[in-house]
Amino acid sequence: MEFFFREATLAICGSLDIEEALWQCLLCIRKYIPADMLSLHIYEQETGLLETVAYTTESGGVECSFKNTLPVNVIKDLEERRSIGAWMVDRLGDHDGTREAAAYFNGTEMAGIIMDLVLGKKLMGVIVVAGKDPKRFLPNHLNLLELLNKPIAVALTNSMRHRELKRLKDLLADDSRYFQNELRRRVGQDVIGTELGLYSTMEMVRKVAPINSPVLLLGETGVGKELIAGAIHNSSSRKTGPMISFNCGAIPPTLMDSELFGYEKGAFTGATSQKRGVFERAQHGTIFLDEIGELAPDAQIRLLRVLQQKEIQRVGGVEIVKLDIRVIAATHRDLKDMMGEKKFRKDLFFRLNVFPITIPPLRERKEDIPALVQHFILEKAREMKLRKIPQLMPDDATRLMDYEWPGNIRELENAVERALILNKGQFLTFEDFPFNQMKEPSYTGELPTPSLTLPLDTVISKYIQDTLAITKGKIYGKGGAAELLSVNPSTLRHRMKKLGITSKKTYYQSH
Ligand SMILES: Nc1ncnc2c1ncn2[C@@H]1O[C@H](COP(=O)(O)OP(=O)(O)OP(=O)(O)O)[C@@H](O)[C@H]1O
Repeated sequence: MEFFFREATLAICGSLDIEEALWQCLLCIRKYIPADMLSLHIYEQETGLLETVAYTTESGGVECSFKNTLPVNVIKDLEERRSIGAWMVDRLGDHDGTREAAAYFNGTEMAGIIMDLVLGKKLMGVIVVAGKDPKRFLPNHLNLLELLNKPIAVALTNSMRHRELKRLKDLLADDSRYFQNELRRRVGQDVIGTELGLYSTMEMVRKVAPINSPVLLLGETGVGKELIAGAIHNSSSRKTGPMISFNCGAIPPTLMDSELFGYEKGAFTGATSQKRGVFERAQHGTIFLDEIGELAPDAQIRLLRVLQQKEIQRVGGVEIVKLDIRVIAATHRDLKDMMGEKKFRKDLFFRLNVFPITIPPLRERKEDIPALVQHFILEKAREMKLRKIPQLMPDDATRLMDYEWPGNIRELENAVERALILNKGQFLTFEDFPFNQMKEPSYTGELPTPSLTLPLDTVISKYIQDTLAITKGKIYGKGGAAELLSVNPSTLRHRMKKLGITSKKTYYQSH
C-alpha cells in the first residue's frame, strides 16, 4: 500500500503538464486498479461548471478544456458531500454528473470510479477512473484510489496555476507585440515640411541615422524634436527595436536612479518585484532623453558614466547589464550658457554634442504652415471620427501664416484641434484664435486678400505672386518678397518652383 502511494504520487506530481501527469498516473495505477482511462475535471463553484481539463488512455494524455453545466441536483450533492470518498457507477452515461463529460471522451459505456478531490475544505474537482467492462471495479480499488486524493488535488491545483501563468504569459506577449507596433506606428509619424522648411534638417537626419553616434536635437519647445528623434530611429538599423522616450525634467531626483537604471526586488521598501529602467527597455533600440538640460548635477554624472561604459547596474543589484543603445538627447535650453554657469557638465555636453541638429522654429519656416494645417485637420478629424472634413478658410490660411507661433507646431496643432471642436460648417475658422497677438507685417503696403473659395495651394501661389508683384520680382534682400513673407529666400524659391511660379523679374515688372 505504501509503495503504491509513493509510486503513484511521484507519477502524478512528476509533471506540470496535466495530460502528462495523468498519463503517468494511469500507467502506474494500472498495476493495481484495472483502469483503461482517467479523466480529470475542475469544479467551478461560482458558475456550477465542470471543466474537463485532461483525459488519458494507455497511449497518452490529452489536454482539453471542455466545460459543461452540472444539473442542480448534482451541484447540490457535490456541495453537500464534501467527502473524499470514491464511489462506483456501472455506466458513466447513466449518471447525471458524468454523462456529458464522458460523452466528450467517448466513455459513456464505461464503468467508473468517481472521486471528489478536496484540499482543505475546498472541493477542487473530480477524477474519474474508467474501465471497459462493467462491474470490473472492486471495493479495494476504491480504497486504493482514496489514498491518492490529496496528491491528485495538489497536482491539479499546481497544474492549473501553471496553466494560468502560461495564459498570462501569452497575454503579456500579445500585449507587448501590440504596444511595440503602436510605438512603431507613433514613432513613424509623418514629418511635414521635409521638402521645404525642414529640408536641411532632414538632410542631417539622413546623414546621421545610419551611424550609431549620439545626436543632440536643439530647438524651441514644440518644434518637433521628439518627432525628428523618431525619424532618426526609424531610418536607422535599430528601427525594429524599441524607441524609449524619457523626460529628464519630469522625474523627481529621488526617483531618477530607479527610473533610469531599474531596481531589483527588495532593493528598498515597496520594491516588490524587479523593474527594468529606461536604459534596459531601450536595449537594441534608441533612448530619447528629452529636456536633457533639466538633469540634476548628480544625475548628469551617472548619465555620463553610462554613456562612457555602456553598461548599467540596477539599484540594489550586482549584475552588470551591457547596453546596446543609441542615445538621442534634446533640449530647448542653451547648454553652452548652462556650462558657463556650471549648471551643465562640460564632459557630458561633449559626449552628447557629437552631432547637433538645430530644428528651426515655425516662424522661420512659415511655408510649412499650410501643409501642417492640412495634416492636422486630417489627423484630428480621423481621431474625432468626423464624417466631413472641413476646409480651411483661405483668409485664415494667410492669417495663420502671419502669426509668430511662439509655441511652434504644438501650438498650431492645438489651434487646429480647437477649431475642429468648435467648427460648425464646411469651413474651418479660427474665430477665437488670438490673431490680435499677431506680429504686424513688416511692410507698409497692402497685401491682397485671396478669394475665399480657392484651394490652399492656389491661394498660396496667388499670395506669393501678389507679393512678388509688390516687390517687382525681388526675392532676396531688403524689401524682397522673402522678407515681406518672413521666410528664408531659398525656401521661397523652392516653394515657387514647386508651385510653378516664375522668378523672372521682367514678368512682374511688366504686370
Ligand atoms: N514637422 C512636423 N510634421 C508633423 N507634425 C509635427 C511636426 N513637428 C512637430 N509635429 C507635432 O507637433 C507636436 C510637438 O512635437 P514634438 O513633441 O516632437 O516637439 P518637441 O520639440 O519635442 O517639444 P518639447 O520641446 O516641448 O518636448 C507633436 O504632436 C508632433 O507630432
